[in-house]
Amino acid sequence: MQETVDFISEFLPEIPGVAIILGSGLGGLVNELEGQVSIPYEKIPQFPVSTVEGHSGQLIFGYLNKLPVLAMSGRFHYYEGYSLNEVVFPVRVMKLLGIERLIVTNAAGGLNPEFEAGDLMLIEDIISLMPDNPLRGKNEDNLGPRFPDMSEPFDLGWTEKAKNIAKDMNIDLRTGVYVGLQGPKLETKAEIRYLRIIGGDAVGMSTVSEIIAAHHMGMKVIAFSVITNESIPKVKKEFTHQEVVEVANRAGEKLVRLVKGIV
Ligand SMILES: O=P(O)(O)O[C@@H]1C[C@H](O)[C@@H](CO)O1
Ligand code: HPA
Repeated sequence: MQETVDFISEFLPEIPGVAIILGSGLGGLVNELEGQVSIPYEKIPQFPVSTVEGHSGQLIFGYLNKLPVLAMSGRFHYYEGYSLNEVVFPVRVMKLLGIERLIVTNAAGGLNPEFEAGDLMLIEDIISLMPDNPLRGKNEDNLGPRFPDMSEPFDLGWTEKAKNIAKDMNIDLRTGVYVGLQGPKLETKAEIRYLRIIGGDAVGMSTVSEIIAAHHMGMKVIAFSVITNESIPKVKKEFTHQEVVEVANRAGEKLVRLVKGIV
């Protein structure tokens, strides 16, 4: 990690105040960054390389409303074959670079019957159904405690502010619980009923491990889902990843405005 931190530090004009992980199709935020410095993942020592369509694979430093931020354009998913330790590696590096705040975004299926494709959801809690945990193994005590409390994974002051900013911007912001599954298969109807029964409002294949790792290190975290599809569609139709990316691109525009406001 130190090798990676030293390498990235050379490119940063200053320590970013916020890191932002851009989910599928949410790359529009990149166009808002001024004074960009981009570092392709394949140039960064020890960094994994992104393989999913809609994830371009670079770390981008830039100024959003004059605040220095570091955007991760392209994230790593467990279903790509990475271990959860690899999935959260960039988050740990961000913290070691001195970044204290993290905004996580994703594209997700809506489990809550009141949600529609194109809605934005503030994630208020998570359920990790990943088959592993990024904290398994020897604990690095300099990163965080062996048994981190997870009763409040998100920064409450920040989430309250986000709700108010959304209201001021006339952005309808849903709230709910995000369930993280390993993927890459989509859910069966019975699994969807189960996920709803256990308290899920949205389901996806990322985010939960990043939040666990960031909270472990004491970062202030906030997270959003773009609801790209209804998990049990009102009309019978097949799920396509292309559609996820398209809806995320369209609805992502609202999220870009909101994230800019929050920053
Ligand atoms: O990185 P995110 O969570 O936005 O990507 C979502 C989840 C899967 O990678 C994929 C499924 O369509 O999009
Ligand atoms: N399920 C899992 N992951 C997803 C979905 C979904 O319905 N939509 C976007 N990512």
